[in-house]
Amino acid sequence: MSRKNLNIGLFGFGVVGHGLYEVLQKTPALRANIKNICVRDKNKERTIGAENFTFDKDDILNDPEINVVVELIDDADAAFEIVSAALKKGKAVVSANKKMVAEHFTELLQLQKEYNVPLLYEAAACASMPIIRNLEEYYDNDLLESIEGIVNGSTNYILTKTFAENLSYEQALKQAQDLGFAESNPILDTGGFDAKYKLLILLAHAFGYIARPEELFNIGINNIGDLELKYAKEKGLKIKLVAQAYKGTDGTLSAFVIPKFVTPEDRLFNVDDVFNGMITKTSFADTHFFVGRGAGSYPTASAVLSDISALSYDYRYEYKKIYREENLTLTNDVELKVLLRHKKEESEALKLHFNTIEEAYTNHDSGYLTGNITLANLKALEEGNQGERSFILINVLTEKDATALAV
Ligand SMILES: NC(=O)c1ccc[n+]([C@@H]2O[C@H](COP(=O)([O-])OP(=O)(O)OC[C@H]3O[C@@H](n4cnc5c(N)ncnc54)[C@H](O)[C@@H]3O)[C@@H](O)[C@H]2O)c1
Ligand SMILES: N[C@@H](CCO)C(=O)O
Repeated sequence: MSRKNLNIGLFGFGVVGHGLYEVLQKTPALRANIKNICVRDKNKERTIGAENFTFDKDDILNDPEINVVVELIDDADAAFEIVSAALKKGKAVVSANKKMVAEHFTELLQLQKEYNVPLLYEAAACASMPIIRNLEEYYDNDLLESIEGIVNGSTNYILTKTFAENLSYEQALKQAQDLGFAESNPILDTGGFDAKYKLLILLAHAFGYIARPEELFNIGINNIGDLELKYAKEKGLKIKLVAQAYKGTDGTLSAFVIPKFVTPEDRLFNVDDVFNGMITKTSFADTHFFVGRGAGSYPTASAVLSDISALSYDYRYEYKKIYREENLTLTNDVELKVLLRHKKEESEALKLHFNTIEEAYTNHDSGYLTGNITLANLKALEEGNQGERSFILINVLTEKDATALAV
């Protein structure tokens, strides 16, 4: 199969954009040339000459020789403007912007169809770990039952450093920022929003379900306190921010991002630092485990490079599962076993929201409960939480567990 020559217009020359520039210099076999780079900051010193740059997006969008736009900026609204304009002009697009893709999934799908051009975004979920194309292509026939994984590198880095190396939360976050892992607005990482955007993208490619961001529940790591960390250490557990989705046999889908206690037997236990890990469970193959660097300049650039290379062979997502129209519905009716840390005086009132209580502990000012609660009740309790409560998932009660309890 012959490969297309690609003339690239690049937007953004930050951590990933600069990484891509260097990675492309080292892969001459790929016939892809960066023709122009659009940047925002006029005063920034850059490692390559000013003749490579423009400050006007139209210099790229209106250049008929540029057939691929690579969008690597940190502003999701501006990114959507650029990406939609490029698609409308018939240019193929590669993006790493999960917020932009998640917020505009349906519109982007429509634009690809209407203008018959591809948009690829492997780097938008789990950076270097090739998960989207695997979900899209490999699991086309063997039916996926669940996906569960660590999809945010910064929070995994922070949890690893605070837990194992006793760094403060602020120190660990600063390191994640200095290493180029964190989003420009770090609450997107620490609040679990970035993980939620990635989960939304994964749901579309794994199950063909297009969610809106506000439909998916997310708790981040920013409210985790000493009590939960002590609980984990005493029991030989680790805390990981985990995104997960389960398909029920009744056509329902539950999907959420919540910090989780992970046991040493769990394959996610040793996925530390900036690494991401994902366990897929299918009807026939049982489980697979993916692991790879979840953020950083070269690892992310490698996923962008892979998309560019795929474009040279005219690859595009076919969104087969979306067009299969399975009519799944999102449910909050799933039961979760959790630990809830709370203020001492809240203990009795909070118990009423649980289906079962296993442990209840209080000290002079705080305490925790462990037990089973529905996702719907957990969501209600999380609304308006100013940090006085923190939920850590112990496990999800699957349909199998529910059947076992009923007999
Ligand atoms: N850093 C990572 O590890 C990583 C991994 C996966 C995905 N991503 C995604 O990749 C994208 C870029 O991330 P980054 O870490 O390189 O960010 P960054 O902040 O290092 O770089 C982004 C650059 O875009 C520029 N920019 C902003 N608006 C612009 C505009 N309208 N036109 C031109 N330039 C503009 C900024 O000035 C900045 O230099 C983001 O969407 C991010 O979520 C990052
Ligand atoms: N901020 C993101 C970058 C990779 O998507 C993370 O830490 O995972």
